[in-house]
Amino acid sequence: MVATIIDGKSFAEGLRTRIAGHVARLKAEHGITPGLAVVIVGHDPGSQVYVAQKAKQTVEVGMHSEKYELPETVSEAEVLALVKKLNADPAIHGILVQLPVPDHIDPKKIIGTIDPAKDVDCFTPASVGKLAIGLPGPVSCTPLGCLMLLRDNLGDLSGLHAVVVGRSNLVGKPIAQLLLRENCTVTIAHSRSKDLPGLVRQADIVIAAVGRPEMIKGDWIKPGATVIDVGINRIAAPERGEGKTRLLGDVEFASAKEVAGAITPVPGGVGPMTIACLLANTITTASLINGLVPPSDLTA
Ligand SMILES: NC(=O)C1=CN([C@@H]2O[C@H](COP(=O)(O)OP(=O)(O)OC[C@H]3O[C@@H](n4cnc5c(N)ncnc54)[C@H](OP(=O)(O)O)[C@@H]3O)[C@@H](O)[C@H]2O)C=CC1
Ligand SMILES: Nc1nc(=O)c2c([nH]1)NC[C@@H]1CN(c3ccc(C(=O)N[C@@H](CCC(=O)O)C(=O)O)cc3)C=[N+]21
Repeated sequence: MVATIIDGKSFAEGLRTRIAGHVARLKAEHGITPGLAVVIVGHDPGSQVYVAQKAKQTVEVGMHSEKYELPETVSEAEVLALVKKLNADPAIHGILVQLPVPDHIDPKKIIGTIDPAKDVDCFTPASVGKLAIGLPGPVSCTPLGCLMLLRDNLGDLSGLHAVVVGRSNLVGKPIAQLLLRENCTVTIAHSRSKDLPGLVRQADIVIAAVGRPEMIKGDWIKPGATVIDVGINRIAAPERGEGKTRLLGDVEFASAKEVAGAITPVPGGVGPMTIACLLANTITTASLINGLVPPSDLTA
């Protein structure tokens, strides 16, 4: 069996077209222009690329976009002061502080200061709690993107066995919550799990969110399973020229695609969905802040 390749890039384009329609409607019917502020501290080159993409796509869908680039040396107090200013700004409905932040800044303090009503990353304890008990609010961007791709590929997920490899607050835990809500049987595996290949072999749905290049091999995959590769690992690629790099997922794509029913590539899979879902969450928070019901096609 050769797997269907799940085209996250093209799905994300379609999602952004729908988002642009919702932005136009919010403007025309309610006089609301959804606004997203992205804060980046320091000069991590990877982060620079994502933040530039986020700002560009925010403008393309008709939203108001603000970008704050703070120097590596900025104090924690200055970052907190900026977050508080954005919390109070009525033109801003979403605040994202790009992680990681430099070592002298405590990410928990930053996250704890973001107004949960504007928490488009779904990082604050209030948002995580709402996600867990099914109240309306933003849903973590990468997990939401994975779920949209899964629904598009499989339809109803009820009763399927999902094995999530990774238990981070950013990806593993929230995707497990979402899949449970979809009536999957969910196994969460991590670095202490015994017999990881044996666990993954039971999965109808594999979510790989480990951060280890090509760790999950084709012979771990149950024939016909759907594989969502969240991993983004930048690897040196001297064959492309000096100093060049390429991206690898957490799944060994070449072997897995021979066994899986469907699989996301890296790049072009989950990554573009993450950014589109950030925009979707900004529509959700802008709607909720203004007492409107968020569009059902943009959330989980
Ligand atoms: N596509 C996208 O939009 C995004 C991609 N990413 C990518 O996803 C990947 C995961 O990110 P993130 O969740 O933040 O990473 P973390 O490093 O926070 O978490 C990794 C998880 O993998 C587990 N793990 C590590 N090694 C093993 C192993 N050998 N066997 C089993 N489990 C293991 C860890 O277990 P333990 O808890 O026991 O330590 C941990 O739970 C990264 O490649 C990251 O770049 C992240 C965010 C967005
Ligand atoms: N507060 C916060 N929220 C985040 O959501 C967040 C963050 N911090 N820090 C870093 C991670 C990582 N992340 C990605 C977003 C898009 C791609 C993406 O678009 N990837 C492209 C490739 C891009 C390239 O070529 O580098 C793809 O997979 O096709 C990847 C990774 C969001 N993160």
